[in-house]
Amino acid sequence: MKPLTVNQLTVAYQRQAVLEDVSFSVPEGKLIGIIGPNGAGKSTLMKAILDLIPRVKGDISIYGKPYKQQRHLVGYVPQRGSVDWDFPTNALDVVLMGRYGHIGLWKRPRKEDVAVAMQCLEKVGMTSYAKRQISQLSGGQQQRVFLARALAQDASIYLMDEPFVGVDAATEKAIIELLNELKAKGKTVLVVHHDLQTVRDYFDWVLLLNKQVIAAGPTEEVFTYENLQKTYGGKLAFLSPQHVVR
Ligand SMILES: Nc1ncnc2c1ncn2[C@@H]1O[C@H](COP(=O)(O)OP(=O)(O)OP(=O)(O)O)[C@@H](O)[C@H]1O
Repeated sequence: MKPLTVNQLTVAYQRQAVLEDVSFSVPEGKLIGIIGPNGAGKSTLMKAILDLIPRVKGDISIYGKPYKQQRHLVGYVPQRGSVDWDFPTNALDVVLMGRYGHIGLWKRPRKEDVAVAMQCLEKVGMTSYAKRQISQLSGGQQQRVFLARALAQDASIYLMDEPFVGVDAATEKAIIELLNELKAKGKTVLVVHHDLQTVRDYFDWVLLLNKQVIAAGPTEEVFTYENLQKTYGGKLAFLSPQHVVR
């Protein structure tokens, strides 16, 4: 069964459709890039999958069932700008939030949950910041903490909204290694991504989106100059030939 199937999804804000008749399903155990220009509806698609916004029409299923029944299978790393960083909490507590599905909302975390959370912080190189207020971390460090939270959840599908924005080259490398580790464990990872030059290196599979699905499939079949032109219209920035499939 497919990890994620989206069928004829239409989403509108104030009656203006921002996603129109979007249908695709993704294979299991792949790194999947969601690619498209600003305003294409990429974040909206993630929010619709997470049931955070109403749909005009369409169905979405996670391993064959609605999100409501499968939320424990889905990990989400939000876009950094969308989070209220003044919320008074430290890095460890943020990561422990990823364990709520395991702990139960009203119970105190067990020792083993704290141990898992610490291991996840270690994986992203943030152990020494565990007790630091989240508002007192740099942007890239906050991003790492959110990745650790998703890891702590031990989900089957991960949705990540631009995890590489504002991080330095070392952090980008650390994140991509982590994504590859998740993939090696059979997890499915969907990543909203803007840097067209790294798409072929990073992703096995891509969804090209601009309000509608322009193309979806294995990167080496779908990530062509022609499809990119359809996706970006005249706004396609210069791309060297080695970065696209000919
Ligand atoms: N809460 C909202 N109310 C009204 N319009 C919205 C809202 N959120 C997003 N939109 C509009 O919906 C469209 C899609 O936005 P979305 O954030 O999904 O695009 P995106 O592909 O993620 O863009 P970006 O690459 O800039 O992050 C845009 O035209 C945006 O202005």
